[in-house]
Amino acid sequence: MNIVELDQLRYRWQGQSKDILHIPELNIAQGEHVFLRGESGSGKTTLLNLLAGILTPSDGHIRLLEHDFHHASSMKRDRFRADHMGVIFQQFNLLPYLSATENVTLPCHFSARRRDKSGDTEQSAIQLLDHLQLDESLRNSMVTSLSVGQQQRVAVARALIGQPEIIIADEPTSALDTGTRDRFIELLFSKAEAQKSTIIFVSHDPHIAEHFPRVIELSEINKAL
Ligand SMILES: Nc1ncnc2c1ncn2[C@@H]1O[C@H](COP(=O)(O)OP(=O)(O)OP(=O)(O)O)[C@@H](O)[C@H]1O
Repeated sequence: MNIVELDQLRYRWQGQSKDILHIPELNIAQGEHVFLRGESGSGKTTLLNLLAGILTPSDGHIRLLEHDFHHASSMKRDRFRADHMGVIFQQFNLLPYLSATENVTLPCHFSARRRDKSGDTEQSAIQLLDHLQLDESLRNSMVTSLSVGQQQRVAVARALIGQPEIIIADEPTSALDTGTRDRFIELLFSKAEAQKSTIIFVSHDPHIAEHFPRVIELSEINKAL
């Protein structure tokens, strides 16, 4: 099954005279690990935001899990994202006044589906943080007291909880040293494989691309430029 299908997708920022994206076709199958590469300013984050339903296409279709979002309301898109997507942004977007574990369980408060799939949400959060090698003593720490690498593990555990079908990651490794970065990718892959999640990963780092079975060059699929 295709998890993502784009058909004649176009996106133009308001006030601009031309499209930043025109992707005639793109299919991503369930369980694929895809690395999206492209020059700075080429539209990678814009594409991720379209996939996440944060932006809506100027034209064309986005189908996710065989749902068409052509006329979907922002509420429906938000609901879909909460139920089916784990998103890791560059700045992690963790809530500073919550502990590591509380940040991880957050998606389960917004999605009954993910709550049901995770079972005991706190146990599930602890298990994920353990697998991502966050020291036990840090589970109840406020995320502001964690290092960038530790915050990143929290962000990844939060994206994975409740087994969402799609994981979207935008430059999540930019603040990491090489060893931590490679371990991070291994952990992300092994967890995503265990729960059959599809990964769509954006980075500038060419070393990370080597870990991915499928690399998409945005300039090759984007006919807008
Ligand atoms: N909110 C916005 N309003 C108008 N134009 C925008 C907005 N956000 C991004 N753009 C423009 O869209 C283009 C693509 O930006 P985008 O952030 O998607 O690129 P990117 O490939 O992710 O870049 P980078 O690798 O530097 O993060 C850029 O020319 C940018 O100026």
